[in-house]
Amino acid sequence: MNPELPAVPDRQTVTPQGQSIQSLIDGVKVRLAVTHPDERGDLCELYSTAWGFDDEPMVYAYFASVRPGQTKGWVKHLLQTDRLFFALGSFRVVLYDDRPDSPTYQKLNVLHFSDRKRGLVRIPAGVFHAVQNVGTVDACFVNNPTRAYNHAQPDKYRLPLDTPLIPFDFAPTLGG
Ligand SMILES: Cc1cn([C@H]2C[C@H](O)[C@@H](COP(=O)(O)OP(=O)(O)O[C@H]3O[C@@H](C)C(=O)[C@@H](O)[C@H]3O)O2)c(=O)[nH]c1=O
Repeated sequence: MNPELPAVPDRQTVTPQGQSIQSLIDGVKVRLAVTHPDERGDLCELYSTAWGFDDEPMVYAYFASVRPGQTKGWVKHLLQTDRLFFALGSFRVVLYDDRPDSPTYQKLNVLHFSDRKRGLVRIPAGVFHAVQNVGTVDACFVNNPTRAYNHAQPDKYRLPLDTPLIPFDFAPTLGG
């Protein structure tokens, strides 16, 4: 008799309440958004200091988009914390902790957002991040970083997406 194929069992990914069980990099926070639809359209709050999401002020904000098939990153900052709100389109957001003194040093997080699952992500300085458009239309986010952009000397440090220094492959997963 032929043996069964070596299929791999699924592991738990969410609680019965639908919460992700992925443990996050130290200092990374995720707040899923509430979208208010009515017959005229949607409304969704991006950020409020009243949420107690973090204790840093709103000082600057910008809008960015990622075209289908494109990925922005790997990027890290040394001074600012990013607070990215994923608003439109489908994103895969990958984080990598590059802080040797962090309890989660070299930990990777993979997060997903879409029009049906908007959310705010806090990304501390020293954490590499990349945002990939995994959809078919422009994907848009708003960043509300804790420091204004220094046009003359940007607080931004990059690695190529295919760097072997970060254990992640952006190639599309084939099914599974
Ligand atoms: C971030 C930023 C860029 N710029 C300019 C600089 C440049 O000419 C153009 C594009 O900038 P960048 O190449 O830095 O933008 P981009 O690569 O789209 O960067 C974005 O990538 C994702 C992953 C992030 O994490 C965000 O912080 C943001 O940096 O916009 C501003 O004028 N103000 C800003 O606040």
